[in-house]
Amino acid sequence: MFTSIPQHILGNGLSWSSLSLRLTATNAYKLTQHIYIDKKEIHGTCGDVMSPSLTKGFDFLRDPRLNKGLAFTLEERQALGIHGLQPPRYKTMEEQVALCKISVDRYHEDLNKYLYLTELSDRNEKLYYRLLSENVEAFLPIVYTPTVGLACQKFGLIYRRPRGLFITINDKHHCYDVLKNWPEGNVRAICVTDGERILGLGDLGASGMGIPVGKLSLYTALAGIKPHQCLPILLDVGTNNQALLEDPTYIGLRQKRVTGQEYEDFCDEFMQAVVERYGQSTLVQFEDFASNNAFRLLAKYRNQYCVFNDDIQGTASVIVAGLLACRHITKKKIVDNTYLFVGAGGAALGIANLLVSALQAEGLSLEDARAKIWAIDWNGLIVKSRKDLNEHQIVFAKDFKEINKLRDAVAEIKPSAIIGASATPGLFTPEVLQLMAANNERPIIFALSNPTSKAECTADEAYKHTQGRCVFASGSPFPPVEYEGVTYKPSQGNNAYIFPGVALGIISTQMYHIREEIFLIAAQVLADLVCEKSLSQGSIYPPISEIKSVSLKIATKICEYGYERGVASVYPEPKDKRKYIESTLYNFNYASSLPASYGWPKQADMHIKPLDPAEVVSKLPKKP
Ligand SMILES: O=C([O-])CC(=O)C(=O)O
Ligand SMILES: [Mg+2]
Repeated sequence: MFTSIPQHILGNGLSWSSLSLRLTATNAYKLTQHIYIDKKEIHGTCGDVMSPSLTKGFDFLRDPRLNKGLAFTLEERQALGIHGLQPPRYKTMEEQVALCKISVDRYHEDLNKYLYLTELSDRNEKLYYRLLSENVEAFLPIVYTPTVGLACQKFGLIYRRPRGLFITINDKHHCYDVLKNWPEGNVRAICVTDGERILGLGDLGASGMGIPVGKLSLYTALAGIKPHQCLPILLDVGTNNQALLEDPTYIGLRQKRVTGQEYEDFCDEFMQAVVERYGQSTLVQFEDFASNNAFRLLAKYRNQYCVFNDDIQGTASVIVAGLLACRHITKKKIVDNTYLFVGAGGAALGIANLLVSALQAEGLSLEDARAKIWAIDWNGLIVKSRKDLNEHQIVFAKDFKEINKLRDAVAEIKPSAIIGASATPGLFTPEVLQLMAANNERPIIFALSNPTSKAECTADEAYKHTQGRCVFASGSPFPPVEYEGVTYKPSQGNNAYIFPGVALGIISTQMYHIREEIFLIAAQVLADLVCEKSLSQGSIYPPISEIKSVSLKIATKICEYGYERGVASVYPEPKDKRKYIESTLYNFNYASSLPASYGWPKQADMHIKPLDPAEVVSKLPKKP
């Protein structure tokens, strides 16, 4: 339909004025609206509920939300009109999960595993989420950091099917109309990025879409939030990444980033459009914005909308939880430490600010709390004589001489904890680590930059240069480390411990705003969940495989807080908060696709015995 739009316009992204060359915006909307009204009828409310009476035949196999593959029973196949459209074999979901695991394992490269899982979610959504939620430890590094970073870097190359919503600066004044094109009517949570600071990889423009997609898949896999309630959004305002602008595979707008008032107005319009389309209590998680925009937008929107910034607040929460839990190993309370932040961007300052609240909760004054926190960035130690500090950094500036090198700062200040959020690999040199070990019985070394390639040091280096005495955490996963006969399990201090549970708590109570306290509550819940076994292996977080139950506990606590403080808006107040939250969760098992009144004989009556999954799996080909 749009083929006659001049190529130079297409190359720069479709704009509203260019569309109107072919058809007026109003007509375009009528057309789109019509399509989606139809689609909505087909899906009913989607997710766990469907309207089989309106969806027929092949759609059941093609629609990822309805498809069960070979798990359609014989009576379902006959009733739905898909009998004969796939091989006769029936499989249980457990067999399917087992086969998927084997299939992923057969790929040697993580990016190929990522592509397999993406394809699975495009084919059979429920199977994808069940697989993910039952194999969190194995697949988190694939659908999330670090592999998702690689997927973003190769986004144009691996792009197959659209996921999420792309709203470009050319859509300004039409954000609402684009949002209306999203086929789901009951979105409760949005994760949005403008792609300017994707993990520690920098400006990836529209290729950053992998991040909101990955984050929201964890909403479902780790917190049981229904997938149709989640919407990933990429705000494409251009990119300053020259390599991408010249890359023929790049899928975003080919222009430099729009900044200043135009950017601001666009973000404002987007937020208003979200509320107009989905309501005031729609949660909007900001992700991977550049630090200055991240802080400014959070400050501006936090009392206006239901927003949080995961890189500032989610990361802060998980790291403060880690610091609280460190006391079990270091035998020092958080007030007894001296902290040196390495990097002074959004993540570092977010942690520093929440740490101040945690220190105040332990009895320190604001000044005394801030006095314990030092920071160093590219231009040196954050001290009062520096003229280049922003308002967020100034509050941590010390009356101290200027120091440029991290090594010298560690030698002078003698911190008991160094917290890296600098996106600079190798910054924690052997010398820095050895100094930490010389000054502390149990030094705290957090190398938080993501993905793994950006971590300030590896787990191996941290344990080796501190003779196994450090308490180590990283943002991306590291494998266990053997050092002098002892096996250490490096902790992954990633916000994935926090944001799914926080989001679940917020959307189940429908709060209109997210107060800072919520992240301290989440940190305390998480810190209390670390067990003896993890601590004995040097890990300060519960095992990754337990994140699902962590999320539920965080959500329950937030729900209780919401009613205690009168900020929840779901009434009548549920008596048992945990049960209430559980009742809202996604069902990871297939539901029957038969209409309730359907009169076909049951599979058992037809003498078709499903095979024993264990037996089938044992006969499957093994990994080469
Ligand atoms: O995505 C992650 O792994 C953590 C995070 O938010 C970031 O590094 O920006
Ligand atoms: Mg992030």
